[in-house]
Amino acid sequence: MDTHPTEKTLYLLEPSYVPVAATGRGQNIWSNIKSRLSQSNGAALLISFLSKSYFLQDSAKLFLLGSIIEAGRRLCQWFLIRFRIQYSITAEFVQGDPTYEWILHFLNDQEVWRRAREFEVSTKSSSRKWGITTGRTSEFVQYVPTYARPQIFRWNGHWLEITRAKPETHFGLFGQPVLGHPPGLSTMFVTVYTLDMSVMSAIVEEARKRYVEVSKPDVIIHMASNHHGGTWDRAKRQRRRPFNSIILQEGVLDSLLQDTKEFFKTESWYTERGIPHRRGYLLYGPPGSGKSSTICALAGELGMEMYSLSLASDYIDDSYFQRAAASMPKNSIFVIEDIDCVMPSWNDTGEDVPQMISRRPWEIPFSRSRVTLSTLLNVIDGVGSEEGRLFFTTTNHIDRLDPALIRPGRIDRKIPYYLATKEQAAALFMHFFPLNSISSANPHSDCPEVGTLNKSKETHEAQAIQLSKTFASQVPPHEFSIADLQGYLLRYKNEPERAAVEIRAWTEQEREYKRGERERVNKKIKEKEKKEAMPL
Ligand SMILES: Nc1ncnc2c1ncn2[C@@H]1O[C@H](COP(=O)(O)OP(=O)(O)OP(=O)(O)O)[C@@H](O)[C@H]1O
Repeated sequence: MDTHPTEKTLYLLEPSYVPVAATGRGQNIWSNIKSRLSQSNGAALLISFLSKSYFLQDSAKLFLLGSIIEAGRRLCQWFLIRFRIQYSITAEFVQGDPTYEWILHFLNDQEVWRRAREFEVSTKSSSRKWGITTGRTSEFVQYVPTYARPQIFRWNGHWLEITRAKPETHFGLFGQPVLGHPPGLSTMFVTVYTLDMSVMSAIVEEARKRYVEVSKPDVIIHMASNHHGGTWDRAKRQRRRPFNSIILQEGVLDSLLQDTKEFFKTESWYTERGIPHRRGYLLYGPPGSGKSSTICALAGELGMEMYSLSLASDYIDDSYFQRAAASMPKNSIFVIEDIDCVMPSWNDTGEDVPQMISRRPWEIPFSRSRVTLSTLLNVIDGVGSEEGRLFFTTTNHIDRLDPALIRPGRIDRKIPYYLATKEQAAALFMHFFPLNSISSANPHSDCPEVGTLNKSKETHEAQAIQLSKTFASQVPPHEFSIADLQGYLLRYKNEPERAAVEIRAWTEQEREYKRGERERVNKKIKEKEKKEAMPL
């Protein structure tokens, strides 16, 4: 039986819409191939179909061309990557590390972001000082580039490429972004086209120097993040506070400054004797007496940055605390607030201690830290931490501290803070109203002391001293904090005379208010005790 299709069958199977007008060499080739391969039925049919379908032929050519182009592109990419690996150095800067801040500031200085096209707009005060400020709103806002497109610029004769990776976003089951889930950390990649590693270190050093220079008028306070466990990715700047604006008992501030300076000068002394180069201070006393302000002023005076966390924060646990302590750079001040919240671990005591505890019913309950005493002691003893560490701890309740915590070697100096004395009240007044403000202020006609002063035309200095004495004489010692008095004086910013006279009425009013508060708390405690005493 003849299995070859006849000429007639072939034409019958050919689609009628295929044009058959093509002639010449191409057609001859196709005819040859067709005649050779038309040994089998299927192949013959296919060849016949292809030879007539110019649409398929063009598609095949396009496919071939596309494949060649794609292969070329991939090859170029491959070569580019190999070139980059061979002839460039890339450094990664991760948010939360101080170097990330330095490099951001440096890039901002270089105006690298000028050509960026995608920005996040943020108010100036709420984020770090970088980003582009333009136009009329520059006072208030800045434009922070958000995208990952590389930026190229030249620095000291080298080409640098910057890529900023977006923080990782978390997606739900159906690909929707999860609201409320903390975003990841931003990362910055800096690539330098050179084989010389010293160029990269020169960039980082330059970035650090510029950052330190620009930060001079401020104190930078890094705070532990409640999003990224154990990282310091939140920072705020505070204007440097004049050291003499802190009003303490005579000699306290000077000796503290002396002590800290001495500590940094004597690193080799510590090393030679095998003593860890670390110094710890405990500032204790009532709220608003100036503990945090002292540390801040000291940081400004020493030109150091602060890393501050409160052990009362519910997101700080043992591992968080250890990581945060370990990731702090050398020559910075570590501030651990509210150490009285730390208790021996549950296992150590074997007790079931609730989150809010109170030893006696009349004591205000305080929260228990998630950091255990043993971890705190380990961190203070320097486990996983840098040498050259100056740390400050603060508490309002020294009586609640474990003796192990404040033994010498862990806490080297304990500095008490008190409610305001008369001398402090007078000094605060003088600080609030310097001499020129007294001379330019309007005399208050209802004030006999002031009236006398103005009539007798005493010197401004004597006038100021007299007013401060009047003020201090009306402040009962050890009853109000400096923060309380500061709050009062703020009401009379331009009226020193009134401030000096009306303090008496204010103290009465405050006493009355505090008495009322105490009574309210006592009543609540009694009600609670009564309820507890009632049979169920
Ligand atoms: N001794 C002081 N000298 C100057 N200012 C002070 C002093 N004490 C308090 N202040 C002022 O009172 C405010 C609160 O002070 P600060 O935060 O330092 O108190 P604190 O003792 O750390 O309080 P807390 O124990 O509640 O943290 C600050 O604005 C500060 O300017």
